[in-house]
Amino acid sequence: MKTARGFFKPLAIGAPAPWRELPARVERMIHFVPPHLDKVRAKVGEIAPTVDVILANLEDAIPADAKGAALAGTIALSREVDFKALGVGLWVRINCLNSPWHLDEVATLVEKAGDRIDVIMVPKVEGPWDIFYIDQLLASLEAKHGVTRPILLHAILETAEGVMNVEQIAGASPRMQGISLGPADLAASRAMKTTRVGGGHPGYRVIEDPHADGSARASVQQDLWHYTFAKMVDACAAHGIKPFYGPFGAIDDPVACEQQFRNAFLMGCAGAWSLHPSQIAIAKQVFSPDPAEVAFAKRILEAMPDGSGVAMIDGKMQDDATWKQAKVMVDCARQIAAKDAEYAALYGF
Ligand SMILES: CC(C)(COP(=O)(O)OP(=O)(O)OC[C@H]1O[C@@H](n2cnc3c(N)ncnc32)[C@H](O)[C@@H]1OP(=O)(O)O)[C@@H](O)C(=O)NCCC(=O)NCCSC(=O)C[C@](C)(O)C(=O)O
Ligand SMILES: [Mg+2]
Repeated sequence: MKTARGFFKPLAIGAPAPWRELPARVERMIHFVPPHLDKVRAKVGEIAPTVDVILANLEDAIPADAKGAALAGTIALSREVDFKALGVGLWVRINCLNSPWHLDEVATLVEKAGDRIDVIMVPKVEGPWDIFYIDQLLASLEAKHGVTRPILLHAILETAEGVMNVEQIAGASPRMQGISLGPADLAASRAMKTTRVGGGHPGYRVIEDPHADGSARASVQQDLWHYTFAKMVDACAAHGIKPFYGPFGAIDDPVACEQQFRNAFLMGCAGAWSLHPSQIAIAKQVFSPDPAEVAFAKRILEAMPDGSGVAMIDGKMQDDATWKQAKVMVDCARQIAAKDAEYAALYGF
């Protein structure tokens, strides 16, 4: 691995200096848009003010014969909407690094939209070597085209090997902004027997012992993704980048979508993907801390101004550790309030 000083060295002469701290951005939902569909792309101007990030998707869900149109649509989109003025992130998901498309995509995106694209999402990342490659490629292209700040990288965690290497992926470059759990490819990669895109499965349960009277035995559905979330969140938190939940494919089940997003939120994730307009509000509500929780967290901070000691609040013990938990909650709420007037009012900032 690189030396401490070498980690932040620009990888190409003339490339912008790498980020030392990630830009502080609210990213509760990453809204996926198929940029080759003019009809959908034409709506982005009205959708953008309602989301934190718009992602132009070039990979899965874009037909092989529409990859060129999706790339052209992405460049057009980057010019049609002033995402910076709206305070909305513009991300692009490129095709995977062994695909015939990614090289032209990265070269075109940096040349034609380098200063307008905030994050490039890389699918099927298997290990740090994938990040080293794209990091070097981007630095050379940014130097060539005079891009003024580094484009960040976001990895999708969607293969068994990627999960095995997630800690090294998270720490592979100062460009790393975050990692998303990709449940569909990951299920296929692990040979899990489910065709669902995220969420639980009625067959994944634990069951009571047999009853002497032969009565029915209670069983409870378990979370298929808990281990993966925990591994991803630890890797991201340790390296100061952000963990996300990816897609929830049951568009027709907003209740299960909310539950999957809430599991991710409670486990430490910063946001999730919205595949459909109906999922935007779900992600916004779930990944904005509950105003009652924020109010309680404020009471903890007030009870221990210097963050040390012990206090009882409504019968619950508070100490240095819960002060830190409360600070996480209040800092997140403050960041959201700065961007979202509705939540600024709800949080009382
Ligand atoms: C699912 C689909 C086909 C249903 O699209 P639809 O048109 O059939 O749905 P609808 O309910 O009829 O649409 C209602 C209205 O919303 C519009 N609309 C619909 N979707 C969007 C959107 N995203 N953004 C903006 N507008 C949208 C749509 O055009 C329509 O407009 P209209 O009323 O004027 O006719 C559509 O929502 C879509 O294409 N969503 C994106 C799917 C996608 O990007 N999938 C890939 C990410 S998941 C993945 O890759 C896995 C992963 C990580 O790799 C791994 O786990 O392995
Ligand atoms: Mg995938």
